[in-house]
Amino acid sequence: MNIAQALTIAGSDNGGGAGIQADLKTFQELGVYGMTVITAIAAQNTTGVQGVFPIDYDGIVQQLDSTGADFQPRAVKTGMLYSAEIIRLVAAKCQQHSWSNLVIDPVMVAKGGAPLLQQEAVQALTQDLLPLALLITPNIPEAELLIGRSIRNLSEREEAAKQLVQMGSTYALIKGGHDPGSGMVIDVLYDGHSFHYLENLRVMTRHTHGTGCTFSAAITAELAKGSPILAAVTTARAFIQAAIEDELGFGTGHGPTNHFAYQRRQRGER
Ligand SMILES: Nc1ncnc2c1ncn2[C@@H]1O[C@H](COP(=O)(O)OP(=O)(O)OP(=O)(O)O)[C@@H](O)[C@H]1O
Ligand SMILES: Cc1ncc(CO)c(N)n1
Repeated sequence: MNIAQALTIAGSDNGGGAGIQADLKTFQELGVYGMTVITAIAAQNTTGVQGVFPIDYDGIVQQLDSTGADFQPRAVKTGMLYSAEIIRLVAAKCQQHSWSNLVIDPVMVAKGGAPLLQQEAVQALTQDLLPLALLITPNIPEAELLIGRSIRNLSEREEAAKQLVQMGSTYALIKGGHDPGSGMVIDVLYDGHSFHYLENLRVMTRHTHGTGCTFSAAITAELAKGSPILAAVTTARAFIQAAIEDELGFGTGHGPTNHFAYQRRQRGER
């Protein structure tokens, strides 16, 4: 059996909707063998983040090296990296272990506003990690911090995606989840030459915890299976749309998305 391997370098969400838990569930649903390097443990639920506990630096070094010494991930994603020190370490280890197909989800702030990345780490993200990326997938506020200016409309989103490619990522995708209003939600992908628009109906729901993690994990899984970028992003967009639409309804706040939904639809189940 030829099963592709993928690695996620991210934080833990005990609630299971975001972070490494979301990544592993998504990898599994898309038929990819998932591995993890855990950078921090966040205590959280649908009402917010109650605590963040970074893993010892040496513990992260050893997880990266144990993985790199014996496994061959065909795609790697990063989520919550927390500090500049961890970002620089991850950049060095991606190079040392020759990991390609790197997808960066530049996780900065949780839905309720809790910081998941220290402020001074943004510079390390742009200088050390971004140039190694195949793809970076910021939401609008993350893209604003990365490029250092505000994004008010679609053309400014296009400009931001272009700038992120100039800053070193091969492709950039700016997600539209944070765009205010109803109607369509538009994600913009820039491939270095042209723009691709992923347009979907905005689901009116509060259950959007971990949408960014799940979406970037689905892209990573498809890349690990050998899909080209546009095909990977298109499948991942269908995966997250299904996961948001078929809501689980857990918790009193921002609940997790439904990682089962995409495959259930593929099998004709509802
Ligand atoms: N209400 C919604 N309806 C449909 N699609 C959505 C909705 N909210 C987000 N999405 C999609 O989910 C994906 C993640 O986008 P979003 O902008 O929410 O990421 P994020 O803020 O990084 O998520 P998080 O920080 O919660 O993990 C994108 O493809 C976006 O278009
Ligand atoms: C561990 C973790 N990573 C990412 C996010 C962003 O959704 C979160 N809430 N928790």
